[in-house]
Amino acid sequence: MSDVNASVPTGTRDDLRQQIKDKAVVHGKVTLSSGLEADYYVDLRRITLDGEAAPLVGQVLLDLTADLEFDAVGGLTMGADPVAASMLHAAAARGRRLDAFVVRKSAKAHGLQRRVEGPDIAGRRVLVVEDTSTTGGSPLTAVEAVREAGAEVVGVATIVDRATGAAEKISEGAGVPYLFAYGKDELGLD
Ligand SMILES: O=P(O)(O)OC[C@H]1O[C@H](OP(=O)(O)OP(=O)(O)O)[C@H](O)[C@@H]1O
Ligand SMILES: O=C(O)c1cc(=O)[nH]c(=O)[nH]1
Repeated sequence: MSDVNASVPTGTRDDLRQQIKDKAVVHGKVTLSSGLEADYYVDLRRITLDGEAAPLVGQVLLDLTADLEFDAVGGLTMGADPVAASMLHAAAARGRRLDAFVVRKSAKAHGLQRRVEGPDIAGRRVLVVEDTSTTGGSPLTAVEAVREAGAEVVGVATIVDRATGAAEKISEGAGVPYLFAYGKDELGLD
């Protein structure tokens, strides 16, 4: 049997936290997806598309979600896309088969006109992922789309939670567990 929960090298979680602090946290006035102003932005694309940090993302999120049963992972494009891909590769390295999917912001108008791209997820247990959560609106949209595609959502997982209401919105709106790898206090953003 494959060892799906093989432990990651010591320090991987701390290494990713440091990478996020060094590369993704940008201080300055920004407008968030909620429309509210904030004093910092966490640009996780600078992590999930970074050759050194991205491989750590898959390992940390696989460990974070080790108690959930799922065989496909994905979320709303584009923040979620490299998160799902990193998890797929980290799972493969552990001898575990994990598919990925991409939820389009709207269904494609030509071709097969799909909203959820990738291997079919109908009838499967899936994890919805995200890079950062502010309102939780993006993962909620993804949850609705994958349910419409016939999948069972077992949870929502994100790399960084900004403590701005996503946890409550997802628990109440989707009725599934919401997990995050790092809170803002752990990133020195309190
Ligand atoms: O919790 P929420 O309120 O949904 O906010 C967080 C979302 O905002 C960012 O994406 P953005 O909406 O900027 O779009 P993008 O992924 O296309 O860059 C980020 O990648 C999350 O997806
Ligand atoms: O609210 C957002 O749009 C948002 C906040 C943040 O810190 N990072 C991000 O990618 N999006």
